Amino acid sequence: MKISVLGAGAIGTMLGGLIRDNDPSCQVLLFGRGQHIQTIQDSGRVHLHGPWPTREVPVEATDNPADLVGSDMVLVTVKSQATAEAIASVAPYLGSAIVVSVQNGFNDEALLQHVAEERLVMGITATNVTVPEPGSASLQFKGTIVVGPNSKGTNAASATAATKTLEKTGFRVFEESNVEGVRYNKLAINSPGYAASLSQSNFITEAVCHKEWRNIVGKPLAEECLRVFDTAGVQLANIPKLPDIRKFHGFMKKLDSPLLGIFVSTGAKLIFNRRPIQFSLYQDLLKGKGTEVDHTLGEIVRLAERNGITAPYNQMVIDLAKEIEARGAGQFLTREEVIQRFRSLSTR
Ligand SMILES: NC(=O)C1=CN([C@@H]2O[C@H](COP(=O)(O)OP(=O)(O)OC[C@H]3O[C@@H](n4cnc5c(N)ncnc54)[C@H](OP(=O)(O)O)[C@@H]3O)[C@@H](O)[C@H]2O)C=CC1
Ligand SMILES: CC(C)(CO)C(=O)C(=O)O
Repeated sequence: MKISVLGAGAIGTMLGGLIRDNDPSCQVLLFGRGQHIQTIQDSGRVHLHGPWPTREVPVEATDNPADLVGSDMVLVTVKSQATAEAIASVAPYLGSAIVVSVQNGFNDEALLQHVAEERLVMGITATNVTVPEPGSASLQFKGTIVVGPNSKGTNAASATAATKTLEKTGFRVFEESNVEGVRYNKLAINSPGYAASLSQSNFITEAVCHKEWRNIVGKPLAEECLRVFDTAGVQLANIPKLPDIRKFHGFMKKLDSPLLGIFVSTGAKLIFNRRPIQFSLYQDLLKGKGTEVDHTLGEIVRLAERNGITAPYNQMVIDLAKEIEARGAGQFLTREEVIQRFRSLSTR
């Protein structure tokens, strides 16, 4: 079986590498660009770091779209804003491959331009991966993967095939009939996570466990997401093994109780300071790359507008991310500056 990865950066390299490591009968091709792909191509291997001794996995790597010929499955792991260009570049070589999006954001339309509905499967992953140096990927948080059929069920067989293949990563993979609800839920969980990234704050210990941040930034963001989804009639579905945005909001509220707050933040510091979650938005801002925020939280803002309401808190995260992008690599705000900017929303 030939599995290709379209856009092998953090997520794609980890998924492809793990599949090849756990099932050497799979031929894995990492399609990408830049120094990362060059390094893997030169050595013929990728280094996978995680809660295991470093794994050196033989994989193929290329920047030539024609090399995708003969793929049985293509995992799409470019950032959302790169989806249209990336899928167009490989479209002539896709044959009858099943194409599986493992992205944040709603890229269905861009992918459907080049992939038949029956062969396109949408999904998300709640793992967290970085590229610490070219040629390697590091698992920061072992989460789950969720895929599912479209609302008409026309791609049900492809969704099941995608589940079976992704299980080779060793991550827990769930097939969910309301995958759209999972995808919205994921955007909503990412919303406060992105806000924490604006000031390089550890999501749990320095943001969620910080009372002012939680009350001025975190809770209003979660409440706004829920309001937008309720107004738009979006039926949320859980990301298995992770709290959904409603539960997460409830958790933030509980932290306001003094005793529980101290207990939880002490425990959280022990766990999350060791291997912090590094949101993909944070990784891009750190490197001075354009972020995906227009395609992720922008979806929430547009969903609000289509339903006659606004989403100023999510819009604020977008605006601040763009400000940091414009300032240059790693020029983050302080947590107090972020809180200040969000405070201005409540006084408008
Ligand atoms: N990283 C994470 O922990 C998580 C990420 N996600 C989601 O997964 C998706 C992928 O994220 P992530 O892996 O972090 O992203 P990365 O930026 O690390 O990887 C994407 C890769 O695709 C390359 N690329 C972009 N356009 C093209 C193109 N036209 N042709 C070939 N290669 C291209 C990029 O190159 P270049 O750098 O040159 O642009 C980059 O190497 C996103 O939707 C993200 O939100 C979801 C959960 C967790
Ligand atoms: C929340 C997280 C880290 C996945 O678990 C993510 O989606 C991201 O980094 O964008």
